[in-house]
This record gives sequence, C-alpha cells and structure tokens, in this order.
Amino acid sequence: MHKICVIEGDGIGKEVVPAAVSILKATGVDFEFINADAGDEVFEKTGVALPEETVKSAKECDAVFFGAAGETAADVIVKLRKILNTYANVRPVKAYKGINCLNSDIDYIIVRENTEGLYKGIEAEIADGVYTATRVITEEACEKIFKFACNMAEDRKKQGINNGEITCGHKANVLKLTDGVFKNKFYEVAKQYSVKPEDYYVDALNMYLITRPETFNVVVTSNLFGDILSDGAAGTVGGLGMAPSANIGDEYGLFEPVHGSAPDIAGKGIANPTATILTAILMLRYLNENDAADRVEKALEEVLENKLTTPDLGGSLTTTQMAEEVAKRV
Ligand SMILES: O=C(O)CSCC(=O)C(=O)O
Repeated sequence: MHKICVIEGDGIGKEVVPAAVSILKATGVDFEFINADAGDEVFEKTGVALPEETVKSAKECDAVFFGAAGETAADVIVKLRKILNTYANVRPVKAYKGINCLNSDIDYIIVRENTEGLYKGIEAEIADGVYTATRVITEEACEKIFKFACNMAEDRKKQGINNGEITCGHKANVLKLTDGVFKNKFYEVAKQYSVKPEDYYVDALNMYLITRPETFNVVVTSNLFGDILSDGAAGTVGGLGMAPSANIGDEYGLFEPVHGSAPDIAGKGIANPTATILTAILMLRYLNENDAADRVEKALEEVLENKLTTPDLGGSLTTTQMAEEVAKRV
C-alpha cells in the first residue's frame, strides 16, 4: 500500500488533483490518500502558507502529490523542496498525438538542480538603493545532480529511447567561476558514465530547444535556468497544461504539475488535468507501479488523440469528464 500526501492547494489545484486522484484509484493500485493544506487559503486563515502538520504528513508518506499554490507558491514549493531535499527537478517534455506541438518527435527530459543557485534566497541591500542576490553553486550539489542526470541518460539508452546524449546548459562565459565549476563538474561526472556529454550556453540552448527539440535527450542545468527553460519547452508541446514534474531526492518524491493555480479559470470546471495526470504517471513510476503507469499513459494518449479533452485542447469536456474518460480506459 502506498501512502500519498495530497496537497490540492489553491485555484485549479482543487480541480485537477481530485481528477488525477480518481484516475489513480481506477488503476487498482492500493493507495491511502491523506489530504493536507498549503498555499494562499491556509495562509489567509493561519498566517502560514506551509503548516508544520503538512510537512509532517509529507515526511510520513511515500510520496507527495501537490496541485498548485497562488501568490505563496514560492514559499510553499521551494520550501518543501528544501525540507525534503528533493535535489532533482525532473521535467519531461514530450509531444503527444492530438496536441498542437512544434513537431511530433519531441521526447526529452529537463533535469533542474533544485536546491541552490539563486534559490538560496540570499538577498541583501548592501547600500542605499543597492541590492544583491547571491547565486550559490556547490561541488556537492553539482555531483548529485549530474550523477542523477547521467543515470537517467544511461537508463534511457538501455531502454533504447536514445544513445546516452546529455546536454548541460550554463552561462560560464559570464558566470566564469560559478558556472565554470558547474560546467567542469558536469564533464568530470559524465566521464564515469556511458553517456555522450555536450554543453551549450543557456541562451543558445534556449533557442535550440525551439529550433531542434527533437535532438535532445536529457538536458541538465541549474535552478533558475531550469525554471525558465522548462516553461519555454512546455510551449513547444502544447503549453503548461502538458507539463508535469517530479521533485526527487534520496528519501522523498514530490510530484507537481508545472503550471500554477490559474485563478482566471478556477472554479469553472474547464482546467486541463493533463499535466497533473502526467505527473501522476511520474509518481506511479517512482513507486515502481510501472504497469499502472503504462495503463494510465495509454488511456491518456487515447483520450488526447480523440479530443475527449477540455476546451483548451480542442475538446468540450469538463475537467472531471476528461478524467472520467481516462479512468474508464485504465
Ligand atoms: O520558481 C519556482 O520553481 C518556484 S515558483 C513555481 C515555479 O515557477 C516552478 O515550479 O517552476
């Protein structure tokens, strides 16, 4: 039995998470779902966006399934990632039939370092009207993220998905010390694996992810660059409604769609649940429930291809109705 800490959060999180949970229940896998609070609403009630009891529940469960947070997003998810030390933020970018994608051959994974860089939160006013943000790069975090990414590239090679290509995005021509270390550690670690390493300046890489996305397999980069590249990459495969993510550490897994709470459509029943369903598939694989993951992905692919979707994907169903179409095919 898998215990899952479910945090719906704010806005459409309250719609897409229950939709995905209904599909998880349809797989027949033995789950216990334990609801917990985080985000704007609990902040307004208690003054705390990430309650201690939610952190406790997250640590006691086998995985955390998170929806979205509004204005408090960074206070909730960045803090949770740090507390759970989920140092790898895994962001698949894949073209699905029936979805308006840049091309049909896109299938790569962005691995974003998830603990440091500019996300250390070290900001200061160092003089009147002068403000700084400190970017932290440590050899330890570099080792961990590059080993994680190289293992992923090797696994995909063993599955025949690709030939071990792995790409590092950095800005070492400007950030000569911090990204010089980042780039050098990448090649140092890559030597220990049967992979094909390459690197690009992150601005050029951003362009290549648009002009030739089908040529990439595993892309590894630092925190803020990963945040930016992954949103742009989502745009090449149908938008943030198609963007799942898995925050992975040595002890915990935190699963969340990349999109936010979308207050403009919250409560209308039209939120696209695909990103959250794809996130549920990532969680099933993390829990080694690979047969169930395959069944959900096959069911989702059929639903997408037949436009049994929410309006943003060309269909006419509600969030719940789309999830029901997936669930009955699982
Ligand atoms: O920048 C962050 O990661 C924290 S705010 C939510 C977000 O943008 C993302 O999860 O990509």
